[in-house]
Amino acid sequence: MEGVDHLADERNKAEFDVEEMKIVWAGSRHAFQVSNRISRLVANDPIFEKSKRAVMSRKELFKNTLKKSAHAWKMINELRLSDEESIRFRSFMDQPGFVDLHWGMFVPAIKGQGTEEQQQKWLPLANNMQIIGCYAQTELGHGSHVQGLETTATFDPQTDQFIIHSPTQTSSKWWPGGLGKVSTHAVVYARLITNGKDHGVHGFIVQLRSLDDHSPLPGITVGDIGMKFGNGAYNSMDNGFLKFDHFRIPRDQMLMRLSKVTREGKYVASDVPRQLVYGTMVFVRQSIVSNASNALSRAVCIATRYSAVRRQFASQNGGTETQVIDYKTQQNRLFPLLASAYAFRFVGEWLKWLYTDVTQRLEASDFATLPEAHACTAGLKSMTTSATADGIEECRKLCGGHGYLWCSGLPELFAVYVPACTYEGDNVVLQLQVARFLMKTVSQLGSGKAPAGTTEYMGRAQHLLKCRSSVKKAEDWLNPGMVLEAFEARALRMAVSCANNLSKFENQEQGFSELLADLVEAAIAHCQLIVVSKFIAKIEGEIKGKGVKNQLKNLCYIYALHLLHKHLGDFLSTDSVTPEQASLASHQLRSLYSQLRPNAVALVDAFNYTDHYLGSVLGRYDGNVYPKLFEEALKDPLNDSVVPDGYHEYIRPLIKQHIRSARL
Ligand SMILES: CCCCCCCCCCCCCCCCCCCCC/C=C/C(=O)SCCNC(=O)CCNC(=O)[C@H](O)C(C)(C)COP(=O)(O)OP(=O)(O)OC[C@H]1O[C@@H](n2cnc3c(N)ncnc32)[C@H](O)[C@@H]1OP(=O)(O)O
Ligand SMILES: Cc1cc2nc3c(=O)[nH]c(=O)nc-3n(C[C@H](O)[C@H](O)[C@H](O)COP(=O)(O)OP(=O)(O)OC[C@H]3O[C@@H](n4cnc5c(N)ncnc54)[C@H](O)[C@@H]3O)c2cc1C
Repeated sequence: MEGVDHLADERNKAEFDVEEMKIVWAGSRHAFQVSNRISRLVANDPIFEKSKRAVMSRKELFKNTLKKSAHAWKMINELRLSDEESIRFRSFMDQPGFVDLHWGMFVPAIKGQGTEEQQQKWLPLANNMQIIGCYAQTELGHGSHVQGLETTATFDPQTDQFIIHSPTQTSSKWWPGGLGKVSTHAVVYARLITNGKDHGVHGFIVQLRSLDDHSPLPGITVGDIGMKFGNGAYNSMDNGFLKFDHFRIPRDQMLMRLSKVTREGKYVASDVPRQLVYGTMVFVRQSIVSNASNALSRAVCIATRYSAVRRQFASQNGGTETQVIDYKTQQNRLFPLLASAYAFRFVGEWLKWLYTDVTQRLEASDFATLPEAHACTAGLKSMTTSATADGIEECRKLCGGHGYLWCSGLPELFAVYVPACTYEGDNVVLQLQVARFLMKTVSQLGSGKAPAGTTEYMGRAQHLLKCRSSVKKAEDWLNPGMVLEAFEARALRMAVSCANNLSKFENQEQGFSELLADLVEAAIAHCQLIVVSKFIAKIEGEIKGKGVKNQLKNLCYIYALHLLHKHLGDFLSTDSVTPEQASLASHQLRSLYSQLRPNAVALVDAFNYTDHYLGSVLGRYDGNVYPKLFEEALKDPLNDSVVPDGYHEYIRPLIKQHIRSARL
């Protein structure tokens, strides 16, 4: 029935102020107002309609993305939207496209690695979209191993130019988004060679296509790398290939903030760490963590609302059938994901602060916190994207058969999201960066240099290596100090165990290779500790609104205790908890699920998502699922005719043959 709220009973059960929770979720009242207004602006504009993406051909989908981007840009300018509003606009458009790479990587690369002069020249062009850029780093042969890139940029002192060249097939750029069909320019990463000497990988601004007719410039071969996973999904993006044949650019198009090449061809390195050439990736990894909470919360919102609508089997005392959300197994799978969505939101907020802090320090030539910022962005990007990709798939299963329908919104969400485990650094490769950082920190314990920031707990090694958890009853697991101590002891003991095992090898690098799997586990334990500790910090701060803090506390302990349950092997083998304490944690977790249950639908309402953004029949705000599933089915092109195309060629002859043989 139209207009009826099928989830009204659920909403009436809520024990907290949903409007205040919306503000906590958004980050501030202002952020909530911006999101609320912009999401409705996008939802009400027919250009941003997205329900036909799965049945569009690749070319149609790509052109549709261009149309949406052009319309968005027109609106952004006409309405004079701020940067914050424009970013929300792009997010609610919900269609990956070249603009992500232009604004998300090309512009930041110039800002981070260009000199003042270069910024003055290129940023106005990019900011007005008079040029469109992408980030061309990965090659056919190398993505993770950036120092292994093969494209060369050789300085020619006679002409004061760099010659950009792809010497082998594997040196072709391969994957950059926006490169295949749209970008006029790229920041290209290539090995800098002056006077026959290789100075390693540097960034260069390279024009690829004519600004008059969009044709590739002579010496440039460029195109799209082909269809990717899923229908619709990330296929709206023109990930591309690019080959250079001795292509020349002026010397001043090398990004020279970190190091320079003089007119004479002399290479001058500045005193800033060369790793700042990777700065754009650090920026994007940080934004990917916030985005993980968006993607996971969408999936959880769909699965929670549908689990409240869906009924299976009569309850034990007869009467109406049971809502599937009331099954403890459903709660055990769904509620930790709901808690994770909130956890990733808060750790994303914290990481944004950390990133801003390190950026300000770098501007003042203080490089001390760079290794920690790198480890945190790499590790949290890895941990949150892996958990989110797995979580979206779990939400699909939580919706049973209907979750497999494209109109549930979950298959496309998964297909768009899952490459986040690979892009901006493969998740295993990134955890190994965290592991290196942890091994370094452990090796310096006792040297007088106290670990700081997220490794501060390692400075309490004497205590954490020996302590026994003092949990005695289930409610003790709601004590933040006891929860933190268990996570700190587990993370430290895993890191120290890896360090001890490493020390048994004569060759450290060989030892590191042998122990890779354990090192990744230790890195994940450290990252989980960060997320738990930032969630606890959040609930210990000021939070307004009736019952809001209470709900956040429940979510925080569900997040921590489900991790404890999931990684029980780690906690037991490191003696961080006893089997009895683990069983008390499970008991407490069940109690928390029961407390969360009446608030579940309201907790996902607090995300404040429009039906347009959710794009899911199962997750509709009004819960009116069944009639809408029929409506969606009838829209499928296969249902345009009653008798399908192909009947006369392929079905009728079969049936007739059968009838003939049956007559024989
Ligand atoms: C028109 C309408 C709309 C308009 C609207 C406008 C608004 C729109 C707004 C849109 C905004 C969008 C927001 C952004 C979203 C972006 C979308 C994202 C889409 C995805 C695109 C994907 C892009 C990519 O994938 S780019 C390529 C990424 N590649 C990688 O990540 C490669 C991974 N590999 C590496 O990073 C390194 O090589 C690594 C880390 C493996 C290092 O290997 P190594 O061999 O150890 O490295 P080495 O170079 O020798 O380093 C030694 C030393 O340095 C340390 N190190 C490494 N990296 C860093 C670093 N980044 N920072 C600091 N330190 C670093 C390393 O740890 C070593 O240290 P020591 O051990 O101490 O020596
Ligand atoms: C959708 C999408 C968009 C992208 N957009 C861009 C873009 O805009 N610009 C750009 O430059 N690039 C882009 N990329 C490329 C992306 O950054 C790389 O694919 C990514 O960094 C992984 O590198 P790789 O493909 O070389 O993986 P590989 O390193 O080849 O990984 C293969 C396997 O090897 C393992 N492995 C690799 N090294 C190690 C190691 N040292 N120890 C243990 N295991 C290891 C990995 O864990 C993985 O299981 C994009 C990729 C995708 C999928």
